[in-house]
Amino acid sequence: ADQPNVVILATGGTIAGAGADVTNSATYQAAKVPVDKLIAGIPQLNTVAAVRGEQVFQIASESFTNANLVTLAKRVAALVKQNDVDGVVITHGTDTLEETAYFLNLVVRTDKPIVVVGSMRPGTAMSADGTLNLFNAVSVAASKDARGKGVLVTMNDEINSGRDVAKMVNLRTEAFKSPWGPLGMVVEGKNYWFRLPAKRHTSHSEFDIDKIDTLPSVEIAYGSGNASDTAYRAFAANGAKAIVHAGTGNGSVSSAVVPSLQELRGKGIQIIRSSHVNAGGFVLRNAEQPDDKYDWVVAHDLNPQKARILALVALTKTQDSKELQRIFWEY
Ligand SMILES: NC(=O)C[C@H](N)C(=O)O
Repeated sequence: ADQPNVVILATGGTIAGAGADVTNSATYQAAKVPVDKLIAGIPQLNTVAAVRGEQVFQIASESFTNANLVTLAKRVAALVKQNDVDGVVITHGTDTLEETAYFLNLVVRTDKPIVVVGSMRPGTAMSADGTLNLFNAVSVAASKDARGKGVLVTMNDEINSGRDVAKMVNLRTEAFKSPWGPLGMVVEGKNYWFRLPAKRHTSHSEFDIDKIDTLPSVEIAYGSGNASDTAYRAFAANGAKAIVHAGTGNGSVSSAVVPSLQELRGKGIQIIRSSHVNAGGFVLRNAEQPDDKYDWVVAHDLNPQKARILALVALTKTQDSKELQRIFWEY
């Protein structure tokens, strides 16, 4: 009776996937198995928490929308306000798991553990990783020492910050890495911590999902050699409020693209310089481009997809580029 209560919110993904054969580790359908079946498959969850499940969505995470983010975050925020909920676990596809984890980290005001988890192999495969990942997630969500550390991600025995972690490798179970390293590990139901997040999150955030109902359109355009301005202009024409430049190197921008970005900024669209090189560096302001002069924002160490998430949230509060930049330094 004095067991912690953990609610598992299921959204789909490979952790709820099913393949035709046990040898299908990579060929399968995501988002097939309902949450009650996932829970019933791991009776040992009862040793760490009293668990119950809710099926919020049943989708592959590459199809997650802004509306899905808002719906999920509102449900998490409502649950953590309940006295009979000690922690929340979200099962999620791995493709956009890092985006949802960061979104929740920004907008859910709580100290209670929120843990996002997925798997690389479907439950039907040999050496499926979802069972242990989910057991670890519930065990972390049930523990008092996981409080106040922001949204967490448990994959491959590691505990990562939902802000930092990204899917950096596909096909392998060792898929998720933080450029700045994991916060700790979870082994046999016990947490071992090694560092703490340095950025604002959850209960220390100025954002609150209870006050957010819709999110603006923020798009990402990719930098490479021979780059053109077509995508940037098309996004702007279709109502993007901010464009994240997934730049080369230190967020550098091709001379064929720079004039268009200046023009779009003049029309009120925020230009956010990120990089598709993001394994432990960060985009330096006024280095590759004169951001002060152009009134652009740099994404700090956030990869383009995480920069999109922070821009979505920040733009619900401010349209000022200086404020936006402050937010990118702080979160
Ligand atoms: N491993 C996975 O979960 C991949 C899947 N495409 C998803 O994100 O839903």
